[in-house]
Amino acid sequence: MSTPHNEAQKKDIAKIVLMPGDPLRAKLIAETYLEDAVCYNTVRNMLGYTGNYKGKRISVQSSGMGVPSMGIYSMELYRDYDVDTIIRVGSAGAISDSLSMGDVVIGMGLCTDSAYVSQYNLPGTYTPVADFNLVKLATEIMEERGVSYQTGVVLTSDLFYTDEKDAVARWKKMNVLCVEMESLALYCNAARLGKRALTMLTISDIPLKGEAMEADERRTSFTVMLESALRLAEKADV
Ligand SMILES: O=P(O)(O)O[C@H]1O[C@H](CO)[C@@H](O)[C@H]1O
Ligand SMILES: O=c1cc[nH]c(=O)[nH]1
Repeated sequence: MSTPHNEAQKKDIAKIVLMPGDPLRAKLIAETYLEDAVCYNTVRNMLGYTGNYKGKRISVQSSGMGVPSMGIYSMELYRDYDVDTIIRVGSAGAISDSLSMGDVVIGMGLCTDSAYVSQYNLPGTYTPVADFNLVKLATEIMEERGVSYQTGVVLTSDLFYTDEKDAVARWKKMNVLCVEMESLALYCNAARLGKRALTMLTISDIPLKGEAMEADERRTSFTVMLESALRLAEKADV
């Protein structure tokens, strides 16, 4: 079997998957951390790899940018490849003043300006949340490693560039921590299919102050999140 977007066979993909937006981040994770890594997907350059991390079989699949792209790749992983758990490892723009560059955020719950949830035709609003056991394990790992992190509500936005200059500031009054562009589709697909998901993010920008991380600093800071996510994948009951 394969899909229009993924040429892997079912056996090629592990039950637990780390999911960065950037295909080159997937390549970097596979080449830096996985033993015997094999690239199973090159369709659209949306690279995917499977290998071993400390003896645990783990896949790394890029999602691309935005809700529609994450909607496709996570749906196919859960539904067609029998994946149980996806951990998104992404970058985000800080909204809360309490966050600094390089801080790690665990997305406990999500808010959004995306229409993705409307497909379910619900008689009210829906609250996408992370799997509780993954949140618990992730926070234990952060404490163990002495890493600075926050858990809370993350905004998944369809808009990286927008005419509405004060949009981010309006989410701030609800204590939203930061903004990224994919987790909503991931959490909704997990909920709809009875699967597990968690988002870990590294703050790479502070849009309200017009600040963006330098490339070198970005790489170093992502290491903390990536190594924590790999430890989480290693310890997760999958
Ligand atoms: O670094 P990734 O995982 O791509 O995440 C963030 O970066 C992209 C925008 O630059 C969006 O995909 C956003 O969610
Ligand atoms: O969606 C995103 C990701 C990183 N930084 C931002 O400002 N927004």
